[in-house]
Amino acid sequence: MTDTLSRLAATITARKGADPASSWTAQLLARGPEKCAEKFGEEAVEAIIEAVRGDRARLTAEAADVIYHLLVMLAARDVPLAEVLAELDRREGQSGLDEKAARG
Ligand SMILES: N=c1c2ncn([C@@H]3O[C@H](COP(=O)(O)OP(=O)(O)OP(=O)(O)O)[C@@H](O)[C@H]3O)c2ncn1[C@@H]1O[C@H](COP(=O)(O)O)[C@@H](O)[C@H]1O
Repeated sequence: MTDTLSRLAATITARKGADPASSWTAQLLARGPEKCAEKFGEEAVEAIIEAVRGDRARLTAEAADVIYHLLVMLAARDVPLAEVLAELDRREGQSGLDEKAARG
């Protein structure tokens, strides 16, 4: 699973500076981090709609779009996937309830 994400993140990073005519990712990155963020937001809303509707197949497809566009948004701001995964690793084993309580 992490392999799939890592491969996709590597492909997206490699698209930075690639010819936009040849790649959707390169086109999106060329439009800047704000556009990448906007696109991520649109895809997230589409996933929310399918989750509310309860259409399993469409939610699965929209979730894939969300993950792809999240990785593009991260690449646009030079945040490596490895750093996000490290943050998740750091949180592993820490209950969300305990973390919330510690925040006061
Ligand atoms: N996972 C994806 C992926 N998911 C979604 N998309 C594209 O994201 C785009 C967004 O879809 P929309 O329908 O929202 O786009 P749109 O309506 O045409 O766009 P707007 O006019 O609304 O801005 C579509 O063109 C999809 O094909 C993806 N494009 C690429 N990938 C991965 O990225 C790799 C590199 O792709 P390229 O950069 O195109 O070579 C591919 O091999 C895939 O692994």
